[in-house]
Amino acid sequence: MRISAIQMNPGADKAQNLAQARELIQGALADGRPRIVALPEMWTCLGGDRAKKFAAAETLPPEGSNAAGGEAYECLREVARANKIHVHGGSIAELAGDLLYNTTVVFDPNGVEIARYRKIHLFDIVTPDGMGYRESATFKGGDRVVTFKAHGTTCGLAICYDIRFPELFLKLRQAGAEIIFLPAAFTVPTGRDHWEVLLQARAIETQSWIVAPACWGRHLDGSGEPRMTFGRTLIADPWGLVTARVPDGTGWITSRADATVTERIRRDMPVLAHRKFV
Ligand SMILES: O=C(O)CNC(=O)[C@H](CS)NC(=O)CCC(=O)C(=O)O
Repeated sequence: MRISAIQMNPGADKAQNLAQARELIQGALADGRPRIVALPEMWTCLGGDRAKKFAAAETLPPEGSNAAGGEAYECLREVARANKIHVHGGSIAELAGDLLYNTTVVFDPNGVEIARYRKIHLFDIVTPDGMGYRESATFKGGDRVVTFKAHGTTCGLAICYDIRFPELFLKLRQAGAEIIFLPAAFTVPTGRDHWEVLLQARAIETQSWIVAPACWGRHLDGSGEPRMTFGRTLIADPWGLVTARVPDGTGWITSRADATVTERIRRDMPVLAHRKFV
C-alpha cells in the first residue's frame, strides 16, 4: 500500500492553510499514486494565539453519524471522496467546551469518517532554549487508543508528543496495528536531537511502519515571536530504517508499506511473544 506524508508550513490563517493542504495533496497524488495521504498536526492553524486557535477550531459531528462538520472536516472528506483515497487528517482543533481537543480524523475513499483519535499526552514542558509550552492550558487530553482498517491493514493513531510514550505504541501493536501515523509539530531543539531517534525506536519496538507528517518552518500570525517547527517528515519501515524524508521546505514523500516486510520481521524476531513484563 502506497502512503504519502505531507510537510506543511501552516500559519494562523485557516483559509490559506486549507488551500496549502489541497495543493500539496494534489502534488502527492499526481506524483506518487498513494492510497492514503496523511497531513501534519494542527495544519489548520499554527502560530496563532488562543483566540485564533479557538476561531479555527470546529465542532465535530457525533461519531458514526456521517453528519456534516466544519470547514476543515468537510475539506478532508471531499479530498478523500473526490480522489478515492483514505485521508488521514493530521490533527485539527476540536471544540470541547472551554477547551479544545487535538484530534485526528480519518476518512475512507467514500468520504466516510472511519476513525477519530484525541491526543492523549499533552506537551507541558520547557525546551532547552528556555521556551515554555503548556498545551494543557488550551487542550484537554483524550483517553482512547484508536485503530482503523485501510484495505485490510490495521493502522494505529498517535500525535506528536505521544511518540515519547512507548506504552501507547505497544497497545497499538497489541491492537493489531501494522502502520502507525504520528502527525507532529515538533520544536526545533527537541526535533534536532530526538525526532528521528524516537520514530525509529517506536518503529523497531512495534515492528510497524511509522508515517510521520510534520509541520515545518516559521509560523507567523503577524504578531509576536514566530513559532518554529522542525519538519523532517519521514516514513520508517518496521526494521526502523527511514525510507523517505522531506527536506526543509514544504513537500511530500511516498513510500510503499509492504505487508510482507512486516510479516517477515515479526515472524523472524517475535518480540511480542518474548515480552516478560507486559
Ligand atoms: O499547540 C498547537 O498549536 C499545536 N500543537 C503542538 O504544537 C504540540 C503541542 S504544543 N506540539 C508538540 O506536542 C511538540 C512535541 C515535541 O516537540 C517534543 O515531544 O519534543
